[in-house]
Amino acid sequence: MALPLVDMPEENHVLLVSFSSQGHINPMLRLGKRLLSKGLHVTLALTEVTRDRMLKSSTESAGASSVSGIGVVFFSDGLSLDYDRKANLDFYIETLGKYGPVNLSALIRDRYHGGKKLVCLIANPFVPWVADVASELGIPCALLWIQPYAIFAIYDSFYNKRNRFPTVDDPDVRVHLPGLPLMTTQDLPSFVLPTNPFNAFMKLFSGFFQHLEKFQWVLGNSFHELERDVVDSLSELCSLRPVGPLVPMALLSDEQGGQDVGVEMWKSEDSCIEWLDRQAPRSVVYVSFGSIVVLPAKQMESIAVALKNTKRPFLWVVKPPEKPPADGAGELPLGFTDEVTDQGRVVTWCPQIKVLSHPAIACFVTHCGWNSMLETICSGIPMIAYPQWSDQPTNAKLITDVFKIGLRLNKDEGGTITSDEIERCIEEVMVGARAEELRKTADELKRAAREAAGPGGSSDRAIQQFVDEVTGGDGDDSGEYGASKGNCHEDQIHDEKKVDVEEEGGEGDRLSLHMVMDDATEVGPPGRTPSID
Ligand SMILES: O=c1ccn([C@@H]2O[C@H](COP(=O)(O)OP(=O)(O)O)[C@@H](O)[C@H]2O)c(=O)[nH]1
Ligand SMILES: O=C(O[C@@H]1O[C@H](CO)[C@@H](O)[C@H](O)[C@H]1O)c1ccc(O)c(O)c1
Repeated sequence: MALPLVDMPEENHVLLVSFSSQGHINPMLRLGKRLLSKGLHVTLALTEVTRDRMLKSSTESAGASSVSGIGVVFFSDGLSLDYDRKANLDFYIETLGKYGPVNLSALIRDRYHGGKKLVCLIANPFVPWVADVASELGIPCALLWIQPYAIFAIYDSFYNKRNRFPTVDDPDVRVHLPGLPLMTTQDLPSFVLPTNPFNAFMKLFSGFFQHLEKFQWVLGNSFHELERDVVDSLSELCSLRPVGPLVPMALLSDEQGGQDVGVEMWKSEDSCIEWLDRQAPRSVVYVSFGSIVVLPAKQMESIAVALKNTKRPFLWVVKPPEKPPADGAGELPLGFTDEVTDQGRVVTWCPQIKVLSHPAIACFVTHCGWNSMLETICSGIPMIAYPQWSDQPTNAKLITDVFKIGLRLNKDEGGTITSDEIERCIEEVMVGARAEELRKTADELKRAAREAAGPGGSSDRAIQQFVDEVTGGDGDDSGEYGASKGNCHEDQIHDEKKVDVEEEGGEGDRLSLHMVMDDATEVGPPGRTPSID
């Protein structure tokens, strides 16, 4: 099936460029939607391998070339479509960094009159070279940071050697950064630890954090009220614009019916909602480790035992690994589902937004992926943190010590999270004074998130300010979150004309691409080969 071409670009057009994974594309699309509502034209550029997967997934709408006014265009990452990217992660990232800029640049020259029709490029962190393309074409460039600003602060410090971090010789160094609690090794992102096996990310981030000046703005999927101290502490570094939470509109108001704008990569088992409908209010323990993590068999066993012992209803997402490993990782203990048919549900993928906003949900045992965390914050649900890699350990620290909306599972002396510990935390989050306190704080944060994203809220104003700056509008450019350090020159701003605004939540908002990202990274027990899409 051939994809129709996107209409010729209009004036005041921004081009979003995203790495092709769900957790990166979705916040980008949601930012796109908000920019559309402020009058910009928006297009999303993805690599061709993504289009290939979309077409292979062959859903009716897989050939869609736009969603809610956001056009989708594709460029080559330099590798053949059938190349096994996940088996050769370093080479893939290197090749994407080499050919992506050339091909993206050609696409822009071709479609946007040499770039003159674009007022800004917006990249996310796995494609930082977009800033070089922008600079070559004389277009301002913004970054959409898709994790908490706390992680941004830690990476900035680590890659610019502003603080001491754990090393092989000194693995227990503790890190104290402005606006953040004291962090031990278990609280730091795995990419800054000496045990990190992912060289590609090290290289990518070190180049990026040493040349932050290439980005005129750092938009963030966070909100000022959520990360006030760290955002303020970074204000001298660059022009921060917290514009989040970039979650589906359904989570930002009580009104039903608003459709999501996002990609769906796996088919969800929607029958779990009918099952939730039959459960008592605030009774169900929701458990999910997101799209990438694959837990070792021993951890699967501990969770299974704990859930059974609590005797509470539960919904557990167990996403099957793409290539089932020989060691039983990611698999449920034999006979488990039969034993718990009256107590809980196990699904391979669920409609998480609907689940989190369901009145039956009491708490969420989570891997602490940032998208899941923001969705949970917007739902006012307390969390039990079970972090695995990347930003997740720090996100867990934020849950317990900064946001104060949940507990973290502690390892025993042997480094294991036991079923007793899981059971203990579930009880503590469900009943008693602590549970009350966590629920109250979670509810306050939910309200703060909605206010920030709502009309006139801090994130709404930040988006408006950004739009005014890229279009040369009359907004206040003093920089609400500290000095505006943007090096965007007047002569780089091309157009000022505004366009019609599209309503939120209209028909066809969901980019139902079912992009079966069969080569998403899977993180499992130490030693497993990482992979990437
Ligand atoms: O059964 C599931 C589990 C997860 N998600 C969605 O998958 C995303 C996971 O992103 P996150 O950043 O939390 O973790 P990742 O999967 O990238 O590690 C979130 O938007 C969830 O709503 C979902 O729709 N159904
Ligand atoms: O999407 C990937 O990672 C997830 O991204 C989230 C947002 O940045 C983050 O909060 C979560 O913890 C991550 O699991 C991803 C990472 C690496 C990779 O090779 C991918 O294909 C996707």
